[in-house]
Amino acid sequence: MNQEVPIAVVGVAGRMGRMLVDAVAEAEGARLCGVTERPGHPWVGRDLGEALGGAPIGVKVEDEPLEVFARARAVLDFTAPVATVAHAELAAQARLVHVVGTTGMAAADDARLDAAARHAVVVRAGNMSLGVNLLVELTRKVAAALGPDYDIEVVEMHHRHKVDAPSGTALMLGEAAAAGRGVELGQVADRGRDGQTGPRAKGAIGMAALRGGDVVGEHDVVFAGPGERIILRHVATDRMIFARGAVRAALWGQEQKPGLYAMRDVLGLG
Ligand SMILES: NC(=O)C1=CN([C@@H]2O[C@H](COP(=O)(O)OP(=O)(O)OC[C@H]3O[C@@H](n4cnc5c(N)ncnc54)[C@H](OP(=O)(O)O)[C@@H]3O)[C@@H](O)[C@H]2O)C=CC1
Ligand SMILES: O=C(O)C1=N[C@H](C(=O)O)C[C@H](O)C1
Repeated sequence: MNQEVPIAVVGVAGRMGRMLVDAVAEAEGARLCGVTERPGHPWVGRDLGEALGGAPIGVKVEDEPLEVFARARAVLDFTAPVATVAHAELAAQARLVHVVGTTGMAAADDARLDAAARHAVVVRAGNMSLGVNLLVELTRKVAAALGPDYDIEVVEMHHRHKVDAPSGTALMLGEAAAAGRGVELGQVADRGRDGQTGPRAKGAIGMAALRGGDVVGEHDVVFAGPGERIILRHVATDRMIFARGAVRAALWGQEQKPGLYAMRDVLGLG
């Protein structure tokens, strides 16, 4: 009997979708059982291998997630908020592990993911790499150690195609910095300064987003104090770091009870 966990990839034509297919293929204990794209996408109905410009691999690109989910035990979802909330309901019905990398979700979308997590395992993170999740822990500790004399700024840069800002990672880092200080990010975030801003508010956590070229993802957390600056930095050079994290989460989730989990749970970071 085949013991490999059957995994579905939604949004397979996307920058991350293609990486996720490779990450499933290289992972021990996992196999690709189906892929989807948005209805009307030119890849729908084609063999995935041929759509990718290679030889056929016997996996057809589909546009009915429910049919694909029926064959799966986990789904990897790096698509768009409207698609991800729809997938969450279907994945919960099918009791699949839903690994959500999609960023730019609104509060109403968060509530729908929370509802789905009452019935199924949902692993959600704005960044699935080991390095960023370690940086999140470091940020919380440094923010707690330094206190309010050090101004915190989170600066991120991504490729020109990214549609949401600040990045999911920047929000994770901002939340960690706020948690280190015992406050909520929503109460102290200073996003998108422009014009006559006045001096910096004490205790603010600044967030700035740069967009351009093919930058995979770069994040700095700057602690600017009297006479010195500490800068914690993560530079992603290959999207496979996110894809491998997602597959790891899908396999880890097979043994968990329904609920909403983060990558720090998967990675055992506490
Ligand atoms: N958590 C993490 O570690 C990471 C998260 N991300 C996040 O992942 C998301 C995707 O990023 P990226 O791959 O660069 O974006 P892309 O736009 O390249 O990929 C998204 C894909 O999803 C497809 N899609 C949209 N709606 C549906 C649907 N209903 N069913 C199936 N497929 C659909 C899109 O098709 P179409 O283009 O035709 O609309 C597209 O092919 C973003 O939110 C990004 O921030 C990215 C990297 C790492
Ligand atoms: O859209 C991207 O590309 C990325 N999105 C995630 C984010 O919003 O932080 C993760 C990574 O930085 C790449």
